[in-house]
Amino acid sequence: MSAQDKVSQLRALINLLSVSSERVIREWETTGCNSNVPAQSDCDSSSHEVLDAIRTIIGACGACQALLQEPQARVYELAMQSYISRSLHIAAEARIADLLAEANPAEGITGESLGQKTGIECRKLVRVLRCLCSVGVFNEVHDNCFVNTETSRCLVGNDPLRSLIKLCGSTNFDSLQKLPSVLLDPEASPSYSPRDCAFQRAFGTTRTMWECFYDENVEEMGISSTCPLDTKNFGLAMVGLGRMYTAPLVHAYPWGALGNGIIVDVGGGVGGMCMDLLARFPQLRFILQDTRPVLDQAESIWLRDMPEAVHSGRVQMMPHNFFIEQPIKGAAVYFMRYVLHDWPDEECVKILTLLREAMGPRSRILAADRLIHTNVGSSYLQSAPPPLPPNYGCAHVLNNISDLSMLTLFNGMERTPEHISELAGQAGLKIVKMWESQGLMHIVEMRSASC
Ligand SMILES: C[S@@+](CC[C@H](N)C(=O)[O-])C[C@H]1O[C@@H](n2cnc3c(N)ncnc32)[C@H](O)[C@@H]1O
Repeated sequence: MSAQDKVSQLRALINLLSVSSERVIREWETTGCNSNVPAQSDCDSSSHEVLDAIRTIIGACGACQALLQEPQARVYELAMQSYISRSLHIAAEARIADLLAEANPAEGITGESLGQKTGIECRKLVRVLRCLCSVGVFNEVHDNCFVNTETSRCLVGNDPLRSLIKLCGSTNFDSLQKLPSVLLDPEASPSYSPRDCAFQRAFGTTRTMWECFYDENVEEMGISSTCPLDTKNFGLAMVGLGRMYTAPLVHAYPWGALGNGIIVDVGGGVGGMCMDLLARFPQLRFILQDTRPVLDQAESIWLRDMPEAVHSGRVQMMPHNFFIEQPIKGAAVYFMRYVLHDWPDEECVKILTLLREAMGPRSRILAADRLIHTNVGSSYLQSAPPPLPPNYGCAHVLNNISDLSMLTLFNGMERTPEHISELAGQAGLKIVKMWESQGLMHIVEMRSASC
């Protein structure tokens, strides 16, 4: 890039930063809101503008860094990012955020005290915490004295999020170690079998991650298994993952217009999404489908948190394998969140075809997943203002990371809108609309192509 091009690029980015920051500042001054996460009630068009300004700022900061940082140093820093995720994993295991919650914000807690409480040698722990301070997770207020920041405070008392970080640092990380050897192996590389990915190499199994997961539940009933997964942590981690994006999804679609229609939550896990929808739209009815062990867990959660929904029949649990005929015909909605991304194309077409066969003329499928927005852009998705690439640059990176996580664990993938549209066509469906949410997930609405 010529010096003149660099100058114009930097000026354009700074201008974007300035304009977008003013939009956020105006919002903060008006609402006094000090959080960047939309509350359930403020997901209106004004907060959409604010969230758009926020992703513009994040993208522009990333673009400034790429423009300004010496390229070799940048590449090296990127190659060493795993030290940051390992540090976060250590902090989550040691419950550092919970310990710092008790600190006087002006004084903090000393490394010695944290070392005593966690059993980690204090000077080593301080080095881990300083690494996290450099990315804004914690703050060192005096020499060797640490406090929480806005970022780490979200971990305080939040076991589902802690479990998610532990899952990223265990099953995901161990599997990821094997990804280079799988991709560079001429025999394994072309495979799209969910039994033939980095996960199996890491754990020496031929079973899919889901089969390992269920077998572990079976083990709890006294049957032996060699499952490498910490099932309890996994269940809680899924709750944490679900919570992060539920509010934007609840606001992304006109659920209220479904009246008292039936929503079948296919592969619905413990039903976190149904629970949030029911709290806001009490007239809706839900059938939660998943495997028996997951539904057992779901039932105890629902009986604890929303017993009346179970007793009144507003929510019913139905064990169902989504690779066989769908028993509920003609439901208003067949909903799937974080399901299609777990599977390669062939399996997705099978899941979608079985749903299409169960649909009535007014039924629709709503699939909520992260969508891959490339640097080239998509006619289905809003583009970022120039000079950012259409996908908002680094503001989109978590979706690409999630895509590689699906590749590692299942030979699954996050997909572009165009890719989903292609799969829908193969299953006899058509895309009606992509409902863009204010988070990183969106809802794809599909109907039978023959309607
Ligand atoms: C990533 S989780 C998503 C759970 C839930 N939809 C949510 O958003 O919280 C995928 C779910 O698919 C379920 N699942 C996997 N294979 C299945 C199958 N063959 N039939 C039904 N459910 C399955 C898993 O048990 C798990 O609960």
